[in-house]
Amino acid sequence: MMARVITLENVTRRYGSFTAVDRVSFTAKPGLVTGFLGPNGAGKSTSMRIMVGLTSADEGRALIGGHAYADIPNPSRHVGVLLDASAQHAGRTGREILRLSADTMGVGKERVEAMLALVGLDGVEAKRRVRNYSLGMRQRLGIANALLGDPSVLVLDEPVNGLDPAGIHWMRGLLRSFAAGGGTVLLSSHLLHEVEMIADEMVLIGRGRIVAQGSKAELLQTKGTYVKPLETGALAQALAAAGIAALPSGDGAFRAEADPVDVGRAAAAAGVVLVELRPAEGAGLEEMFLQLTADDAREPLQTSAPQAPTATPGAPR
Ligand SMILES: Nc1ncnc2c1ncn2[C@@H]1O[C@H](COP(=O)(O)OP(=O)(O)OP(=O)(O)O)[C@@H](O)[C@H]1O
Repeated sequence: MMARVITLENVTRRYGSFTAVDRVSFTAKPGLVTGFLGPNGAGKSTSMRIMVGLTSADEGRALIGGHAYADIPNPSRHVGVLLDASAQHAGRTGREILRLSADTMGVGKERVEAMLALVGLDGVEAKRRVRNYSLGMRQRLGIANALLGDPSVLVLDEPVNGLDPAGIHWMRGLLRSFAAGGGTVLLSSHLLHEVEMIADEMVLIGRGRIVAQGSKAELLQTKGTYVKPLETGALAQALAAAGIAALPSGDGAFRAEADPVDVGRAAAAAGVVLVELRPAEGAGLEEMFLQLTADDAREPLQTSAPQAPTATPGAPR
């Protein structure tokens, strides 16, 4: 039985002068659901395509169970892949698509029926052409296809896209039980709360770079300070002068990377009046993510923006 860890080591992919994936390293371990989170265009799909050998890396390598995907014999029996749920053959029915896959993998017809039932596409849906499926139904079919070969690893690009809340809940149960059975799950999303609901571990990517990784608990916990001044600019200066990193937290407030005492001292030293000062609540991940998203919405020429945090709490190295 092959070990089931997904490992990326310094994976880099360029398109011309643009670096879509920049020295990305992380692991996704058996028994856990790992969420690969980042705004649109962050490099999630490119990284996942590299993992399953559909795109080549310019540098670094991606291994599954210690092997490059391309070197795994009959890979669908080990690694279930869902990359683009809309790419399935529109003119065929759900059942036909799975039967074709099953033939390629050497899997029996019973498994097709079992997977259709598992994803709730048995009955009339199995006989409908995929062009008439909703996005949620395509995702379910894509999951059925990924599970068809009874793999021990799942690589799923935006599997929750298009699912309604009940669908997300269902997906969560499915992926959690897969992981509980010792499987490895890596799923990408650009929606923080969806990943938060499903994943145990999170890897945050922005502009091709990993900006944070760790367990959900580690990433959600913040050790910083929420501080709201009377005058935003004055506090920003006071914190900068004291060498305390801070991110805007909306409404003129900041989340500062220091204890409340030190933030209070820095403000007092500069004569800045505070209207609120308290330990930050578990919004660190959310702020990091908003920051990433905001960075991407920004004009590339603007350089005075605060940098996205590069902390990697709980990172293995
Ligand atoms: N074949 C390609 N040629 C040129 N640029 C590409 C190619 N594939 C991806 N890119 C660029 O690489 C960057 C990362 O794209 P990627 O699809 O990996 O992001 P993503 O995180 O999956 O985003 P989304 O959430 O929108 O799917 C984007 O800027 C994209 O335009």
